[in-house]
Amino acid sequence: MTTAPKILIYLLRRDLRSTDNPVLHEVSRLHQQSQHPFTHFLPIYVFPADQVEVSGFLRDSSGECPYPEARSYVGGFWRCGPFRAKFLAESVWDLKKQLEDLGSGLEIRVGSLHDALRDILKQFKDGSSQKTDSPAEVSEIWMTAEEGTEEKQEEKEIREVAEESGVKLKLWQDEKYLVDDRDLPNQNPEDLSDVFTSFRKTVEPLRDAPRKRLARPKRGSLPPLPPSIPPQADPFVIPDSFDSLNSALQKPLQDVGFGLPNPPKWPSNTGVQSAIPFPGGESHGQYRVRHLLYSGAMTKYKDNRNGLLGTDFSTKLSAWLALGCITARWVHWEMYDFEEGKNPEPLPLAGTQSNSEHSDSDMRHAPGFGKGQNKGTEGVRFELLWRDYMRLCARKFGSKLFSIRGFRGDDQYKAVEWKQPPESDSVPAPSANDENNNIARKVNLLPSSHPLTRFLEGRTGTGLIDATSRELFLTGYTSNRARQNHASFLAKHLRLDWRLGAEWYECMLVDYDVSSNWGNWCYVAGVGNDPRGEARKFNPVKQGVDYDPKGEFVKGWMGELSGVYGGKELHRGEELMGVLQAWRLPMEEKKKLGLDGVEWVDKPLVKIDFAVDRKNGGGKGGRGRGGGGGGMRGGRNDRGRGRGRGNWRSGPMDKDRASQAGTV
Ligand SMILES: Cc1cc2nc3c(=O)[nH]c(=O)nc-3n(C[C@H](O)[C@H](O)[C@H](O)COP(=O)(O)OP(=O)(O)OC[C@H]3O[C@@H](n4cnc5c(N)ncnc54)[C@H](O)[C@@H]3O)c2cc1C
Repeated sequence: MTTAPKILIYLLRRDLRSTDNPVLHEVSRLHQQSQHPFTHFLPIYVFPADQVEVSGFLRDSSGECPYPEARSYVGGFWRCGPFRAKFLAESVWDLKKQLEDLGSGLEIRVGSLHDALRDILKQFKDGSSQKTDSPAEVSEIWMTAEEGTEEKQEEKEIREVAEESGVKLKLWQDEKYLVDDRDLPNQNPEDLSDVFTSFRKTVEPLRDAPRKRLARPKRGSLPPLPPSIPPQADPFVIPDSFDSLNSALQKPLQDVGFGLPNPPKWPSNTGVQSAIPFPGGESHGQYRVRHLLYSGAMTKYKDNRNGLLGTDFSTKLSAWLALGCITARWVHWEMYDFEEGKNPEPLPLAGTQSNSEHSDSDMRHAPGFGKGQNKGTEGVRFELLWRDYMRLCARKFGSKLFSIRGFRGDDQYKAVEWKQPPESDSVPAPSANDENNNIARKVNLLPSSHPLTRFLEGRTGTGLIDATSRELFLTGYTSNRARQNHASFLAKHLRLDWRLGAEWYECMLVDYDVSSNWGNWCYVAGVGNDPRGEARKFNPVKQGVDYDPKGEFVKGWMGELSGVYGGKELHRGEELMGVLQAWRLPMEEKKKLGLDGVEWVDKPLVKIDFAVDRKNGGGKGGRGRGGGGGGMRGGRNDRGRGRGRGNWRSGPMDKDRASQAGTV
């Protein structure tokens, strides 16, 4: 007679890592004791059917999926598009390897979390999958708490399932942020300041704020998996290789145009590359941090972070942070050791190969090594705090995050175009009293001339916006600077329902994070925590002049414009104006490029008058506020950067009749 296994279940969500993971740290600690509270450990990752489309896991591909399609509420987009699906699969697979290395493993499931858990608990109780004489006992379930209304609902449902089965549920605090919840000056979410700067002051100095990181458990230090594990319930089947896992996730997303009549195509004539070609998973995230330090990119972060093209202008850590493959405090301590002149420990390479030549290198010759905090590392800590803040806003404002009225909860935001679609538009206007306007799938029916379609496809006629739409669609990433302009354009120039943009980002972004995405969209749409709210409006032409002065970003993603003026290097002036708004190109140039008569060239959605202010000859920026901070990214520095770049004039002809006062 063998004794019944006592099992601890760990339901993983966005904590897909072995290092600096409080749950694994504790499991390993308990397992080292002479009296083991658990004989077996069962880590489980469930692909959640409401957020990730799971029909690709059906055993019989012609069978019916028991869950509705994972589509967004307002626009009916897939909630998790192909880039994030792949990054997620890589992260889950990497975690599986990490856990195997530690003496355990990872079971993958699909469905809703509570269905998956209920099924597993039932099968353990029935003993239907046991190799031992007595049924296994699940002693406890551990899971990390998250922000977001759906995530909170998930936690409630898991608690109900645990209670039904008489199993204790322990919710762990999420520790993937810079400042630990326990160290926040205001423990009541309601007390969070609505101004980021005020919040920041309460936790500064940032370099002293994070708690110590937790070491990765030692190899073989976790309890083993249970001797028998209940299989995935019908009608799904779990693939046994990374490739088949990824294919199961990608299969339903194969209508890659997502219903867009003219989805963007990769520009074959420009050589432009993805800014984030990195694979998911803890190992790759850690290598990325080492690369940034070794190469000097972290030290130079402050000077480069507003760049638009290339892999190293900003950290590109967001996707790993979003899934909890790495923690912000781990990044902090890596930078800290670097600043203090301490060479890093070699990284554990469980199962995945290095993607960086700098992984375990001697840092001694890296720029900034051993010279204390520099502007770059300080800047990264500052940005990481923005991520903390967005998460705390999500906690404070709950479902308001997803309402068209935003955090502010007033009616100042009016989505004009969407509520008054063109005559020819077959889409029924949403009902006025339905705040959520559930018009799922209707976006796919929009005509190609609809402003939303043109925006998503990168055919508005405003170069910076169109290049951003295309980069986002083709790579799953676009820079913070581009996102700010893009979101502002949709919300404030086109007056579309900003939630459509937020949902599109959820679908497209490889680094989608509920708090950072919806919080930033609220902010840019003027219904969030921007003290200037409605009044702040990015001028995408001025921003193009400031941040893409040679038009390289726009030309890179807009293959049609790559040959403008014979493909020569552009300089500020009329030439650049023609790239930033192609309607301004001379007729002769349009004809040469084959752009004469093209809708986005001849009929742009918005015309913005913006010209060189020759009289000023190198004086101040057109509107004093230059560069346009966008607030959420350290407005003070952005403003500094903008000043003196001027020589440009925003004219009174701005066709969208925006309030000029807040145009940046
Ligand atoms: C409309 C809009 C939507 C956004 N959606 C997301 C999203 O879904 N997921 C996401 O992680 N970020 C989002 N951001 C924030 C920001 O654009 C990205 O975090 C950043 O561009 C990622 O690139 P990076 O890692 O190179 O950033 P870096 O400039 O290197 O910054 C370092 C880290 O700081 C954090 N950070 C930087 N800026 C912000 C910010 N404004 N808000 C919150 N965290 C920040 C990120 O974790 C980032 O990885 C959004 C911004 C806007 C304007």
